[in-house]
Amino acid sequence: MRVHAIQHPLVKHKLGLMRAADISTKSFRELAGEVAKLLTYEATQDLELETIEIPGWSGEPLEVEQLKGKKVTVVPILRAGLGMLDGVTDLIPSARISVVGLYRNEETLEPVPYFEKFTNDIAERLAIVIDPMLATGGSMVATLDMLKERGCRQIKVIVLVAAPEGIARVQAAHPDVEIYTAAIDERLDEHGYIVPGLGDAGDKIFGTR
Ligand SMILES: O=P(O)(O)OC[C@H]1O[C@H](OP(=O)(O)OP(=O)(O)O)[C@H](O)[C@@H]1O
Ligand SMILES: O=c1cc[nH]c(=O)[nH]1
Ligand SMILES: [Mg+2]
Repeated sequence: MRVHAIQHPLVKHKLGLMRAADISTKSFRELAGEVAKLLTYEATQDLELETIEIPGWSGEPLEVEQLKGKKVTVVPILRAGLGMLDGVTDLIPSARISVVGLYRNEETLEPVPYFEKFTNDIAERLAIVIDPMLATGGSMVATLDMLKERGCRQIKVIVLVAAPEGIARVQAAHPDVEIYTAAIDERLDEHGYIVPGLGDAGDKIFGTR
Protein backbone atom coordinates (compact mmCIF):
# COMPACT_ATOMS: atom_id res chain seq x y z
CA MET A 1 0.00 0.00 0.00
CA ARG A 2 1.71 3.20 -1.16
CA VAL A 3 -0.94 5.68 -0.02
CA HIS A 4 -1.64 5.86 3.68
CA ALA A 5 -4.71 7.90 4.61
CA ILE A 6 -4.24 8.10 8.36
CA GLN A 7 -7.37 7.22 10.30
CA HIS A 8 -6.25 8.32 13.77
CA PRO A 9 -9.01 10.26 15.61
CA LEU A 10 -6.64 13.06 16.63
CA VAL A 11 -5.62 13.55 13.00
CA LYS A 12 -9.25 13.66 11.84
CA HIS A 13 -10.27 16.04 14.63
CA LYS A 14 -7.43 18.48 14.06
CA LEU A 15 -7.84 18.44 10.27
CA GLY A 16 -11.55 19.13 10.74
CA LEU A 17 -10.67 22.22 12.79
CA MET A 18 -8.37 23.39 9.99
CA ARG A 19 -11.24 23.38 7.50
CA ALA A 20 -13.22 26.13 9.29
CA ALA A 21 -13.79 29.20 7.09
CA ASP A 22 -12.92 31.70 9.84
CA ILE A 23 -9.82 29.99 11.25
CA SER A 24 -7.08 32.36 12.45
CA THR A 25 -3.51 32.30 11.17
CA LYS A 26 -2.39 31.28 14.67
CA SER A 27 -4.74 28.31 14.89
CA PHE A 28 -4.08 27.15 11.34
CA ARG A 29 -0.33 27.29 11.88
CA GLU A 30 -0.51 25.45 15.20
CA LEU A 31 -2.75 22.73 13.81
CA ALA A 32 -0.59 22.28 10.70
CA GLY A 33 2.36 21.56 12.98
CA GLU A 34 0.37 19.22 15.19
CA VAL A 35 -1.03 17.18 12.31
CA ALA A 36 2.41 17.08 10.69
CA LYS A 37 3.79 15.63 13.91
CA LEU A 38 1.14 12.93 14.07
CA LEU A 39 1.69 12.03 10.41
CA THR A 40 5.45 11.85 11.02
CA TYR A 41 4.81 9.32 13.77
CA GLU A 42 2.90 7.19 11.26
CA ALA A 43 5.37 7.66 8.41
CA THR A 44 8.34 6.55 10.52
CA GLN A 45 6.81 3.30 11.75
CA ASP A 46 9.10 1.20 9.55
CA LEU A 47 12.42 2.84 10.48
CA GLU A 48 14.96 0.14 11.23
CA LEU A 49 16.15 -0.53 14.76
CA GLU A 50 19.29 -2.15 16.10
CA THR A 51 20.07 -3.52 19.54
CA ILE A 52 22.97 -2.04 21.46
CA GLU A 53 24.32 -2.64 24.95
CA ILE A 54 24.53 0.21 27.46
CA PRO A 55 25.27 0.42 31.19
CA GLY A 56 21.83 0.32 32.85
CA TRP A 57 20.79 2.30 35.91
CA SER A 58 21.49 -0.66 38.22
CA GLY A 59 25.08 -1.05 37.03
CA GLU A 60 24.24 -4.15 34.96
CA PRO A 61 24.70 -4.01 31.15
CA LEU A 62 21.39 -3.57 29.37
CA GLU A 63 20.27 -4.21 25.78
CA VAL A 64 18.24 -1.36 24.30
CA GLU A 65 16.99 -0.56 20.82
CA GLN A 66 18.03 2.51 18.85
CA LEU A 67 17.45 3.77 15.32
CA LYS A 68 19.81 2.11 12.89
CA GLY A 69 22.04 3.96 10.49
CA LYS A 70 19.64 5.51 7.99
CA LYS A 71 19.70 9.26 8.32
CA VAL A 72 16.89 11.58 7.37
CA THR A 73 16.54 14.79 5.42
CA VAL A 74 13.26 16.66 5.61
CA VAL A 75 12.33 18.50 2.42
CA PRO A 76 9.80 21.31 2.88
CA ILE A 77 8.37 22.69 -0.36
CA LEU A 78 8.28 26.50 0.01
CA ARG A 79 6.34 28.24 1.22
CA ALA A 80 3.60 26.18 2.75
CA GLY A 81 5.77 23.18 3.61
CA LEU A 82 7.53 25.32 6.22
CA GLY A 83 4.31 25.27 8.23
CA MET A 84 4.84 21.56 8.84
CA LEU A 85 8.58 21.64 9.49
CA ASP A 86 8.64 22.15 13.26
CA GLY A 87 6.15 19.33 13.75
CA VAL A 88 8.37 16.93 11.82
CA THR A 89 11.66 17.98 13.42
CA ASP A 90 10.11 17.75 16.89
CA LEU A 91 10.14 13.98 16.30
CA ILE A 92 13.31 13.76 14.18
CA PRO A 93 15.48 16.48 15.73
CA SER A 94 18.73 15.44 14.03
CA ALA A 95 17.27 15.51 10.52
CA ARG A 96 18.99 17.69 7.94
CA ILE A 97 16.77 20.14 6.08
CA SER A 98 16.79 20.32 2.26
CA VAL A 99 14.65 23.10 0.81
CA VAL A 100 12.81 23.25 -2.52
CA GLY A 101 11.15 26.49 -3.63
CA LEU A 102 8.30 26.10 -6.11
CA TYR A 103 5.16 28.03 -6.75
CA ARG A 104 2.26 27.03 -8.88
CA ASN A 105 1.52 29.21 -11.90
CA GLU A 106 -2.09 30.21 -11.32
CA GLU A 107 -3.08 29.91 -14.99
CA THR A 108 -1.21 26.82 -16.17
CA LEU A 109 -1.10 25.18 -12.68
CA GLU A 110 2.44 24.09 -13.58
CA PRO A 111 5.18 24.37 -10.93
CA VAL A 112 7.75 27.17 -11.29
CA PRO A 113 11.03 26.41 -9.46
CA TYR A 114 12.85 29.32 -7.78
CA PHE A 115 15.10 27.84 -5.10
CA GLU A 116 16.84 24.62 -4.09
CA LYS A 117 19.37 23.77 -1.40
CA PHE A 118 20.02 20.14 -0.62
CA THR A 119 22.08 18.52 2.09
CA ASN A 120 25.40 17.24 0.61
CA ASP A 121 24.83 13.59 1.43
CA ILE A 122 21.22 13.52 0.27
CA ALA A 123 21.74 10.27 -1.68
CA GLU A 124 22.47 8.47 1.62
CA ARG A 125 19.39 9.74 3.41
CA LEU A 126 15.71 8.94 3.67
CA ALA A 127 14.02 12.06 2.26
CA ILE A 128 10.70 13.08 3.80
CA VAL A 129 9.02 15.66 1.57
CA ILE A 130 6.46 17.88 3.29
CA ASP A 131 3.78 20.13 1.79
CA PRO A 132 0.26 20.64 3.14
CA MET A 133 -1.44 20.29 -0.24
CA LEU A 134 -1.14 17.63 -2.97
CA ALA A 135 -3.48 19.10 -5.60
CA THR A 136 -2.64 18.42 -9.27
CA GLY A 137 0.60 16.81 -8.05
CA GLY A 138 2.75 19.00 -10.31
CA SER A 139 4.77 20.54 -7.47
CA MET A 140 5.32 17.19 -5.79
CA VAL A 141 6.38 15.38 -8.97
CA ALA A 142 8.83 18.20 -9.79
CA THR A 143 10.30 17.89 -6.28
CA LEU A 144 10.59 14.12 -6.49
CA ASP A 145 12.28 14.46 -9.89
CA MET A 146 14.85 16.83 -8.33
CA LEU A 147 15.53 14.47 -5.43
CA LYS A 148 16.01 11.46 -7.68
CA GLU A 149 18.30 13.42 -10.02
CA ARG A 150 20.50 13.91 -6.94
CA GLY A 151 20.55 10.20 -6.18
CA CYS A 152 17.85 9.94 -3.54
CA ARG A 153 16.62 6.38 -3.39
CA GLN A 154 14.24 6.28 -0.45
CA ILE A 155 11.58 8.97 -0.36
CA LYS A 156 8.37 9.45 1.61
CA VAL A 157 5.81 12.20 1.19
CA ILE A 158 3.73 13.72 3.99
CA VAL A 159 0.80 16.00 3.08
CA LEU A 160 -2.18 17.21 5.06
CA VAL A 161 -4.73 16.89 2.24
CA ALA A 162 -4.44 15.03 -1.06
CA ALA A 163 -6.66 15.13 -4.14
CA PRO A 164 -7.20 11.89 -6.06
CA GLU A 165 -5.73 13.61 -9.15
CA GLY A 166 -2.50 14.45 -7.31
CA ILE A 167 -2.14 10.98 -5.86
CA ALA A 168 -2.59 9.44 -9.33
CA ARG A 169 0.02 11.77 -10.84
CA VAL A 170 2.61 11.02 -8.16
CA GLN A 171 1.96 7.30 -8.33
CA ALA A 172 2.29 7.28 -12.13
CA ALA A 173 5.60 9.18 -12.10
CA HIS A 174 7.08 7.77 -8.87
CA PRO A 175 5.43 4.47 -7.96
CA ASP A 176 8.11 3.71 -5.34
CA VAL A 177 7.28 6.75 -3.21
CA GLU A 178 4.98 6.30 -0.22
CA ILE A 179 2.41 9.01 0.52
CA TYR A 180 1.07 9.75 4.01
CA THR A 181 -1.94 12.05 4.22
CA ALA A 182 -4.47 13.14 6.82
CA ALA A 183 -7.24 13.00 4.19
CA ILE A 184 -7.99 12.13 0.60
CA ASP A 185 -10.55 14.73 -0.50
CA GLU A 186 -13.09 14.58 -3.31
CA ARG A 187 -11.65 16.47 -6.27
CA LEU A 188 -10.08 19.63 -7.67
CA ASP A 189 -12.17 22.67 -8.60
CA GLU A 190 -11.78 24.61 -11.88
CA HIS A 191 -8.87 26.61 -10.37
CA GLY A 192 -7.00 23.52 -9.23
CA TYR A 193 -7.96 23.93 -5.57
CA ILE A 194 -8.79 20.87 -3.50
CA VAL A 195 -12.48 20.44 -2.59
CA PRO A 196 -13.37 20.54 0.23
CA GLY A 197 -9.67 21.12 1.03
CA LEU A 198 -8.22 23.85 3.21
CA GLY A 199 -8.16 26.77 0.79
CA ASP A 200 -4.77 28.36 0.13
CA ALA A 201 -2.57 26.73 2.75
CA GLY A 202 0.45 28.98 2.15
CA ASP A 203 -1.62 32.14 2.59
CA LYS A 204 -3.22 30.76 5.74
CA ILE A 205 0.10 29.76 7.32
CA PHE A 206 1.86 33.01 6.44
CA GLY A 207 -1.14 35.29 7.01
CA THR A 208 -1.00 36.64 3.46
CA ARG A 209 -4.57 35.90 2.43
O1 LIG B 1 -0.25 19.90 -6.47
P1 LIG B 1 -0.13 21.26 -7.07
O2 LIG B 1 -1.22 21.51 -8.08
O3 LIG B 1 1.23 21.54 -7.63
O4 LIG B 1 -0.46 22.31 -5.93
C1 LIG B 1 0.05 22.20 -4.66
C2 LIG B 1 1.07 23.28 -4.40
O5 LIG B 1 0.43 24.57 -4.34
C3 LIG B 1 0.68 25.17 -3.09
O6 LIG B 1 1.78 26.00 -3.13
P2 LIG B 1 1.72 27.45 -3.81
O7 LIG B 1 2.04 27.37 -5.25
O8 LIG B 1 0.42 28.10 -3.46
O9 LIG B 1 2.92 28.19 -3.12
P3 LIG B 1 3.05 28.73 -1.62
O10 LIG B 1 3.31 27.54 -0.77
O11 LIG B 1 4.21 29.65 -1.71
O12 LIG B 1 1.79 29.44 -1.26
C4 LIG B 1 0.92 23.99 -2.17
O13 LIG B 1 1.58 24.34 -1.00
C5 LIG B 1 1.69 23.06 -3.05
O14 LIG B 1 3.07 23.33 -3.09
O1 LIG C 1 -6.20 23.47 -2.61
C1 LIG C 1 -5.06 23.95 -2.79
C2 LIG C 1 -4.35 23.72 -3.97
C3 LIG C 1 -3.11 24.27 -4.11
N1 LIG C 1 -2.60 25.02 -3.12
C4 LIG C 1 -3.29 25.24 -1.96
O2 LIG C 1 -2.79 25.94 -1.06
N2 LIG C 1 -4.50 24.71 -1.83
MG1 LIG D 1 -0.17 29.15 -1.81
